[in-house]
Amino acid sequence: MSARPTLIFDFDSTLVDFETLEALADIALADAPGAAETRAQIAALTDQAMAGELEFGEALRRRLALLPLTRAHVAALAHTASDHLTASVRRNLNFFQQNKGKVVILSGGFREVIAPVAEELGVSPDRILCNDVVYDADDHVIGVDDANPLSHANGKPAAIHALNLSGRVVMIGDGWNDAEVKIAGAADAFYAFTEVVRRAPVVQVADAEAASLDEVLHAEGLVGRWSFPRSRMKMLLLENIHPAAVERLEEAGYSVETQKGALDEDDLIAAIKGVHVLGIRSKTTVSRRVLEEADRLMAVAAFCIGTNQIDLDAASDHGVAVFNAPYSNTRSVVELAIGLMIVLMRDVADKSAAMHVGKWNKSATGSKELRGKTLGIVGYGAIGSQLSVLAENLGMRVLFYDLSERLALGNARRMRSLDALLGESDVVTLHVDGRKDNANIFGAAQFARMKEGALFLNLSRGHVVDVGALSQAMGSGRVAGAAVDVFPEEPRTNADPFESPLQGLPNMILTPHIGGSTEEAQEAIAEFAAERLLGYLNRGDTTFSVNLPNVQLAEVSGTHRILHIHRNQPGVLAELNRALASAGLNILGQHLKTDERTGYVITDVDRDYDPEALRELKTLPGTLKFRTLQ
Ligand SMILES: NC(=O)C1=CN([C@@H]2O[C@H](COP(=O)(O)OP(=O)(O)OC[C@H]3O[C@@H](n4cnc5c(N)ncnc54)[C@H](O)[C@@H]3O)[C@@H](O)[C@H]2O)C=CC1
Ligand SMILES: O=C(O)C(=O)COP(=O)(O)O
Repeated sequence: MSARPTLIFDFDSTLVDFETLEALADIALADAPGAAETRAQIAALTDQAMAGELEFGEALRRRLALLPLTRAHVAALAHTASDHLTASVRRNLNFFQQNKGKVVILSGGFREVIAPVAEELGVSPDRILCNDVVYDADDHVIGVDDANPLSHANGKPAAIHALNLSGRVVMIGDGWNDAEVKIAGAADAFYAFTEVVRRAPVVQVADAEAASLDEVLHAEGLVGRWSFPRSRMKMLLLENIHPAAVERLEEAGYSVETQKGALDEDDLIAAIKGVHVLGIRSKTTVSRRVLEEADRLMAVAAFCIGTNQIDLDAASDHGVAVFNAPYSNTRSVVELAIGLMIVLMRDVADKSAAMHVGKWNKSATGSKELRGKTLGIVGYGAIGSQLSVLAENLGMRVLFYDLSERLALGNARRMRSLDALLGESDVVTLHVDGRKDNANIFGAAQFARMKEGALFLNLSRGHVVDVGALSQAMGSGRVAGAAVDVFPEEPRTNADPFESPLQGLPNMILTPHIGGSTEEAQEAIAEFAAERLLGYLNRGDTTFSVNLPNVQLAEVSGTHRILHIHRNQPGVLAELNRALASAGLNILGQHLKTDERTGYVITDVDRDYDPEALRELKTLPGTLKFRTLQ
């Protein structure tokens, strides 16, 4: 393998997310009169210097003259400096630890502030080239050591030349004085680092722009040429996903785009090009066609419970991992169901609507308590079973029907058939999943088997119920009231119109698919689904994936991880291991898990190999996806 380059890092706005003199101004001026003005003057001088409009030494002296700085102020900034590592630097602490001898910090900033950060990164003091603050007898800052070239124009190239480095030298920084290192011939390449601040003139003269350290490491082949830099991984989140997800994913270094509404198939096909991760909720259909057209897609996250909107088989066939948040909005649906039952029992919705048009209708006729009534729960999964517990606590008797064997909670009674449940229930509520086979499982025949005057709720999926039959059952009085939260056709955005045969019926409560729409649930979903995505992207962990074999994995540390998703067909593992052996790889650990459709092999190998040798893995018969992690 070729020799590793020496990486020279600027400090301010590169290794850390602050500019030293601005941060010192904040500390020293605090709320002093005129502080804002002085801060602005300092920031303007920093910008002028960093854009190459003002000579660096001059800018430093002018900024120091504006500030009444003391040793205590400098110490205060030094104390917190390492809490301010740039996000991509923090993500790559391992890189610094493993490449100590190949890193230099080069800065016009102050040694006392840089030293603790260098220590955190494992960079030794002799590899810090920077200014030394000079104090007077009373500990006031009076300037910087004038004999140091870094306190003058073109100080950075001079300091690097003096090191007499051999091999490739790479400069990384945000400012004009960093660009000068390459311009003056002291570095072979200059990356304009734009994670904290982007200065157009600096970017213009750079060999490349790097929005994160990952990009530099990737471009320089330092973390394996095949580990894609996170900031170039595009995530598209549709349907108004909670900002907590965006924050978490961006903090982890990924680029995230959001859109408020859902997209139809054609628009999604157009939008999905170049997207590595798609985030959706219940309204976006991810069809086989969409998955076929996706050129970069690695994962889809349903930021909800249901995954019936995603063609899971097609996702597996393309090696795309699908995740959801199976428990984060369970309680929200249950609470809404309880509330709706009470409101239906008392005809509250119609009575309230009447009052809004001036009608006072005080009457007990037909109004009932929940206590003592029989609740029939169809689908006794996470939602159905939690509803069972709360309903019993309200004094209801609970029956349930489920296709699978489920543990009956409390005194709930399992019914052998749906018909048996319908014949005994005062309230019937649907909590089945949205699988295709469940289309219209509730139609005229089922409504006919319900008790006369019973209530009906659907908070599961719209296509499960024949809404025409429900409307008729309401008309005939068989069903005395109903609450429906989900519909066969739902508008894609809040701006689109809604139409249904259920509109205008008495004691019919219609809600716009808000069962899981609480602030608590949306935030919890965002956090849960984002963590699943990060676990998959960063470690290859498929825990909670709804379509790939679940493998729980620890962080990659000191090894390279090779992830191979393939069609479950005989001989793939043998072929894979043959290819790894012929690439001369030392296998440190290996997991294989399969389901009837797909196989997932994770192989941790020694870092010392030629990545080119892995090309063959991409072409092994049955390969669906292949990637490496370092
Ligand atoms: N209205 C809303 O905003 C929300 C709606 N949902 C819907 O609720 C559904 C259920 O959620 P969970 O309880 O978390 O899912 P789950 O998967 O834990 O439970 C579903 C249960 O239904 C059973 N089932 C499926 N088909 C059946 C059938 N035909 N007859 C009897 N039992 C059947 C399954 O065996 C399973 O026990 C989700 O799949 C989703 O479609 C979920 C969250 C929010
Ligand atoms: O969690 C589910 O399955 C839901 O139905 C909630 O869907 P939503 O995220 O509100 O589009």
